[in-house]
Amino acid sequence: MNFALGQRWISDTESDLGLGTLVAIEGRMLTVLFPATGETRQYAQAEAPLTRVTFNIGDEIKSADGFSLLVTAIAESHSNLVYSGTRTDNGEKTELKETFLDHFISFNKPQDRLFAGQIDRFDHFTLRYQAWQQQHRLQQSALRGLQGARMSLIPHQLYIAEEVASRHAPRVLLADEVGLGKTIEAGLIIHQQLLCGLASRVLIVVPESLQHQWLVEMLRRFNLHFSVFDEERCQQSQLDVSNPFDTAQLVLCSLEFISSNKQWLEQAQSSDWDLLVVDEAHHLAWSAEHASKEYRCIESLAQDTAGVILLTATPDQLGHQSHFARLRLLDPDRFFDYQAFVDEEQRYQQIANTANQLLSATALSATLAEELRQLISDADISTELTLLSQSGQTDAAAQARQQLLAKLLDRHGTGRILFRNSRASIKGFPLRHALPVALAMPEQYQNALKVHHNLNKNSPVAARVQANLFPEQVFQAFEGSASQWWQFDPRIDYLTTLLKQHKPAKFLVICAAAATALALEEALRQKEGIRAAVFHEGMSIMERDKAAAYFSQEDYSAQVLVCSEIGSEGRNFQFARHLVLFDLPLNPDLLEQRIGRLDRIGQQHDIQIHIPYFDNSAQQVLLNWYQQSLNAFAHTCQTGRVVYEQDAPALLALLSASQPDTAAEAQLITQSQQRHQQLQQQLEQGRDKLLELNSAGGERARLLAADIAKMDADVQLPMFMFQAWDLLGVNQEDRSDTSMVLTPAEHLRCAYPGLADEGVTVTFDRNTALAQEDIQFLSWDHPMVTGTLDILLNDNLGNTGVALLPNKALPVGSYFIELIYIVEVSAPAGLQIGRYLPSTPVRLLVDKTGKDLAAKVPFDHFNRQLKPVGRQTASKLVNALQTLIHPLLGNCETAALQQLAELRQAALHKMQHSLTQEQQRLTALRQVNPLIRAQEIDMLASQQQQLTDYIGKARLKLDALRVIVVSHD
Ligand SMILES: Nc1ncnc2c1ncn2[C@@H]1O[C@H](COP(=O)(O)OP(=O)(O)OP(=O)(O)O)[C@@H](O)[C@H]1O
Repeated sequence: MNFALGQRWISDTESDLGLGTLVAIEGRMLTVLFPATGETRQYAQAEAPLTRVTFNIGDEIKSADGFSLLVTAIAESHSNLVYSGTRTDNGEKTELKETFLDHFISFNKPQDRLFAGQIDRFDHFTLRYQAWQQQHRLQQSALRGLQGARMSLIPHQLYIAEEVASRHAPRVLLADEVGLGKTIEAGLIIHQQLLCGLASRVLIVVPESLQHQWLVEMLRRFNLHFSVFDEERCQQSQLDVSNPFDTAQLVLCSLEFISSNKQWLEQAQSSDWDLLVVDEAHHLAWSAEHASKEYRCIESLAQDTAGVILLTATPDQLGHQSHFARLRLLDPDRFFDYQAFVDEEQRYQQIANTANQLLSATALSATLAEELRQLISDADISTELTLLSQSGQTDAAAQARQQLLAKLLDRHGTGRILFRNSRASIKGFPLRHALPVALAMPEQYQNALKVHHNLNKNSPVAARVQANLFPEQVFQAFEGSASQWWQFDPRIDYLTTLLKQHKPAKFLVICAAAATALALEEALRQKEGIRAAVFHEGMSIMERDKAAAYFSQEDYSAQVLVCSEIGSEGRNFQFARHLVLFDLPLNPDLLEQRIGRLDRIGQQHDIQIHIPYFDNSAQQVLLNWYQQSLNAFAHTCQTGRVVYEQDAPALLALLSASQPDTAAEAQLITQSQQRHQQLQQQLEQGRDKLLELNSAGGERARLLAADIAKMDADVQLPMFMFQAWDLLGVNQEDRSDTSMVLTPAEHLRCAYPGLADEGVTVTFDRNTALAQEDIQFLSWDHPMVTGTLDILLNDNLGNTGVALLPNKALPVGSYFIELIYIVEVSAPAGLQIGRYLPSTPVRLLVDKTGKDLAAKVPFDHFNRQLKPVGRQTASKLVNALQTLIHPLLGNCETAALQQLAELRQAALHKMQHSLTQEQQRLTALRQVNPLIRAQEIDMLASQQQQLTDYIGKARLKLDALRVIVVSHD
């Protein structure tokens, strides 16, 4: 290297020092001053890690005085460069000696970095290109947001999530039976909408008792950090901001909190949400005469929020009218007349019949073909019908059958708004065994009830039923605190014996009232020293969560959790298999909710339902009614609510009587049983059959699960991450065959997402992640992985390179340049432009004549033949070739622009084809299926317009540049 005073050099190892000036040459030593930072460095001449900064004709350079110069000529004076050109601010022609260049220079563009000697390691260049390829693939992937949840791949859940999450502003009711994973489905939808940019602000409203569980589920399954908003948090934030709800993107609050304070509700309403999610939506009671405050609260939020997801396992729990009203929350234009809705439900039977025939028929009858033609009158289905009638069981016939079914359901099902899966359709659930045990009613209760009946002959039926079902409450009311019912109630001995017999098996005990739960805990503790946790509405949320946690731990924990009714909703206790129904609720949906705590996905054993009851009492009548009429213990009972509504007068009369009436009871049981069977049949053939066909997703659902399983098994992600960790400075140490501990290395290059100083354990294996929740489950959706892509692509890292190509067939010293351009397009995230025009890497491999060989020589193949070179050699090679390479860059840009035009064209075509098709489909469907909202169709048209504009504005950026020199070594 020829050194001369005044020359400008940049440090290869400390480029953040800025541009240095050579200020002294003494013997073999050099002194360089870096004016930007005021630092000085001394180097031995022979091995100084310095690169001379030289510019080229056409470059725009900045002077220390602040003006910029467009270089038109370069001369040398006393070994210093003198740039001549035009000032960009005033157009004057001027000269700029290199000594007076801007000291704060930093090189971001790959060509500047390369020529300034900032040459990255070989593997960094490779990794950067791979990161772009992955990003390109991910932006188009339909599985984005679905793969990364810590969950088993359950097809019906994935199907619902995929179906709903890809919609703009989805408005749906998720009504799977208890414990089939509605929370997971909602989480998947939220996750996907957030990752794809379709939503950014989400408000979740849940019963207070489920707040913590939701918080934890969102975090551990989806890596979503929600903030809990309650009185305290809102009061606190209000000191700093006018609307506390504007201070977080993902908010979780309780229905009790938001519906009971007008100010918070109004503020929540005026904050801008993309998605509103409401769990246990059966709490939103409504009738033509009266809308509950909870209903009105959610109604006001739903009016101003584009996407609304309601969840309930028991949509009819507060009556069919309330169910209708909740659908009205989702689409008020469509659901305005209750009677019309009821009539429409009747029609589902005909559609379900046709769907069933279509599914089961081996050959297509003329009648069935005609029915299908009438039901799908707006579309031409002749091809499918011909295929079905000709081909028997071929693949083509199966496909035609599926297409016809999809068209039928699209037009006549409720699938766009309501999803319901049942245990019957999902299968694989454990059995439920009812174990009723008759006990003699103690005298104390008999006497208390006698007195109660005498005193309350004219009191309302409900009060007398209550007394008969809960004699302990009557007794306690008479006796006051002087005596405790649990001292003599035989259910206590029964319970303690049961617990001791099965020790250490976990037992969930559910009773209706908090007072009963407290008394039971006391009884267990005092009588037998049995550790029980209690859970009731009188406790704070934190206390309840502690109790649930105390019960769920394996060691040193409670064998029993005694819950009041509040514990029967939403909670996950499927690690237990014993349920004690200390009393029975009067509402069949509540009974199902209670059993649903154990009968949930994840339950590994058959469930034992222990039911102590008093012989010859109202309790026995209710038990018999549930068991013999509805079979509600052994199976989920879909009809319970309706049967109850119809037979309530007779049932309540029996339950409120002072004496049993076995004849009337037998009659009621037969009557309810017949109703149940009839309704069951109707549901199976009608509404529910359709819902099931709509909701479970059939073949599509299975394919989704299979595709994700394939992605899970793919080694691309681990390979990519291992390289990224090595490069960025993250140590990896195996913890087991499928997990490893990551820790920051000393040379960690940046703040790495999710990596604490003490380390973090990660796995790429879904099963490991499911079994060990303290381990992070890495997928392409995980923030650590997306964060790694961001770091690699937003930094300069790997955007320059020099390599040798050992190839004797080529003249030694000949060279190539490899350029990676990126197609950049900025558009609002909600448009998901990446589906059509993702950030596409455009690669050119150009020889010295400017000929592009990229199409013939793919990256991987070429890369494998290359050899890395040391930094100094690389720098020398670049210096030697700089003047030859520089002019080639302009030609390359022209070639890349040509490719950009083609990519734009292809993206436009893809977008228009897909959106026009969807628009046409929805427009045609809207003629026959009013569940399709006009806004959805308008939205597609507006999107198409916007996307056309944005695709037209796509541009190119040179992202990385590598020089390859042929060698014969
Ligand atoms: N795909 C899955 N992988 C692993 N666990 C799951 C999956 N789906 C559901 N679960 C577990 O099964 C239980 C029931 O799921 P979830 O709470 O989502 O059901 P739900 O339908 O909302 O129940 P409920 O009707 O009681 O509110 C939970 O413990 C949940 O974590």
